[in-house]
Amino acid sequence: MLIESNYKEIEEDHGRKKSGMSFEEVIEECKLFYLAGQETTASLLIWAMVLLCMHPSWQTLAREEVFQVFGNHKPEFDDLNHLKLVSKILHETLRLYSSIPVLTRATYKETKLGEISIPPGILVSLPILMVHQDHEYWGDDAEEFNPDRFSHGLSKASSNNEVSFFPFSWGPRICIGQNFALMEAKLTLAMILQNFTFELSADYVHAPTVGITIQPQYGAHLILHNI
Ligand code: HEM
Repeated sequence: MLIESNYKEIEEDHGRKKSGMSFEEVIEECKLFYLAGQETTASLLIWAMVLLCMHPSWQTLAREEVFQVFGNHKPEFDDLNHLKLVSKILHETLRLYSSIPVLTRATYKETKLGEISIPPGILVSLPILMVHQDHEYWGDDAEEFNPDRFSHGLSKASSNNEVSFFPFSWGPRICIGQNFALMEAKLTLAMILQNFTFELSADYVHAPTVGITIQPQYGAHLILHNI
């Protein structure tokens, strides 16, 4: 698709050398898509499963919804938006275990941020995970797993409008794959819920560790039982 659209752009510009991407740029874009899309979605899925093990009543409710929507059939793309509860679980997982916990930006010119003036060349950290658990925005139960806080949509989940929830970043550089990622995660989680019940193994140690993504430091030891 990428190569096709690149060719089209070059053709439409009468083959001018400067339009479209070079072969090397296409390769770099493919690498970026792989890196940006794989670890992040895997992290979302693993924490969603760990949380559903820790909160088995939510696991049961999510499975009931999956069977209500798909029965024993393979989940179809068109019906994924009927999975309201599974969506809430994924959003709550992204709030508590935001795949990318911190973003960094560098100022290239003097920049005003509210009352603060920042000179060029300064690194600014956007602590996604901290904002996602700030009591001021999320209430006293900010650290607790409660998918119902997303019942009235993303913008109403917190007390200070939607910018307190930004697992996919915000603005012009917002994640280009966010809809794809949520669809992929919904489909995968639905298929897992349809086929297995799962629980934490006795040797699971809860130790989320922060690298580029949040990972379970000693692995996620889960026991799956066929349904
Ligand atoms: C749960 C899954 C995902 C999360 C939490 C996530 C999060 C993010 C975040 C926070 C950024 C902004 C990075 C920055 O501004 O420095 C980003 C950028 C990006 N993401 Fe995702 N992402 C996910 C899945 C995906 C998938 C599945 C793809 C591709 C299929 C993808 C492709 C990209 C690309 C290409 C960028 C760079 C966009 C740009 O710089 O303009 N992401 N993602």
